[in-house]
Amino acid sequence: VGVRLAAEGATVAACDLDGAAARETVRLLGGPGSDEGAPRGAHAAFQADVSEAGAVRRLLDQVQACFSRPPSVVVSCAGITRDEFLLHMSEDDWDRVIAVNLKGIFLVTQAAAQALVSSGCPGSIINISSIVGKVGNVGQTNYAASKAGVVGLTQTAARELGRHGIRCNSVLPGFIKTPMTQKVPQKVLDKVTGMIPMGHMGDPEDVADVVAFLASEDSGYITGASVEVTGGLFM
Ligand SMILES: CCCCCCCCCCCCC[C@@H](O)CC(=O)SCCNC(=O)CCNC(=O)[C@H](O)C(C)(C)COP(=O)(O)OP(=O)(O)OC[C@H]1O[C@@H](n2cnc3c(N)ncnc32)[C@H](O)[C@@H]1OP(=O)(O)O
Ligand SMILES: NC(=O)c1ccc[n+]([C@@H]2O[C@H](COP(=O)([O-])OP(=O)(O)OC[C@H]3O[C@@H](n4cnc5c(N)ncnc54)[C@H](O)[C@@H]3O)[C@@H](O)[C@H]2O)c1
Repeated sequence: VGVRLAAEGATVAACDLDGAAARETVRLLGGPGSDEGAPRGAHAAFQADVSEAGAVRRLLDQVQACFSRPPSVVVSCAGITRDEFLLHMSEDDWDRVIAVNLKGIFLVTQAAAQALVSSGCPGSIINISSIVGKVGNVGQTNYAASKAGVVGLTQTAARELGRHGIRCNSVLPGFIKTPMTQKVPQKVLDKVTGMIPMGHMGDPEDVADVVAFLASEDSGYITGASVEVTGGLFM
């Protein structure tokens, strides 16, 4: 997503729980700002745990200090899985997935919206849900609930923030080739790939293309939408 947005001319603030991963993203962007506190206007890397309110507040403060304005586009990608059948799922596995996938998006969306509204700037907030939030999935009561919550949160934010010129949309990817899906048992991967009308898993670039569209003025009259990027899976 960062690479695609930079290719569209964006100056990117990449943030991750894993600061080294964020700095690697910035290196991919070819920016000098591969360390926190990068020169003004360069791409910059930040580290934060999005499930922590204080960390998110500090992140938005750091980004505004670095770029002299709130972010005009905010893409919440952070997410985890702790898959287990409902009958055996631990409270901790439930709590952690909800904390990162849903509360994390609440905290980032709220902090970004507060910064944009107080500065009178328009913006586009894009939250990454999942097709699992629409149809559920065996072994993912926690994850499915978190992703369904992302859609409801984003639709409500769209209703409240439209008057401020801030659009809020959800993207619902299907099976995409990333480290997250590498943990899925092969027999499940084989099963689901056969169910995808386009016959193959998607690539991160397929999601990034839709994010770039929702970030741009080409989607200027779209808010509250849920855009599925699934190869037709569960259409
Ligand atoms: C008829 C097949 C339909 C397959 C539909 C799959 C839909 C998946 C769509 C997801 C797209 C978006 C995903 C995206 O948001 C990113 C992710 O979330 S990636 C992670 C997705 N996670 C899963 O799909 C869960 C995978 N399953 C597991 O991790 C394990 O099975 C676990 C739940 C931890 C249980 O492990 P355990 O070792 O106790 O059991 P088994 O792995 O041996 O499984 C027992 C039987 O259950 C079947 N199974 C497991 N998961 C799924 C599943 N997601 N869908 C359907 N069936 C599943 C597994 O095949 C075994 O069946 P059998 O006994 O007949 O071999
Ligand atoms: N891969 C798929 O098939 C798929 C499908 C649908 C939705 N998604 C969603 O897409 C998003 C990106 O996932 P991915 O597939 O790239 O997985 P990934 O595991 O490769 O990336 C997730 C990133 O989130 C970061 N992260 C985890 N916890 C964090 C926290 N508390 N604070 C800040 N960062 C944190 C991780 O360090 C990692 O870099 C996730 O929200 C995921 O749920 C993925």
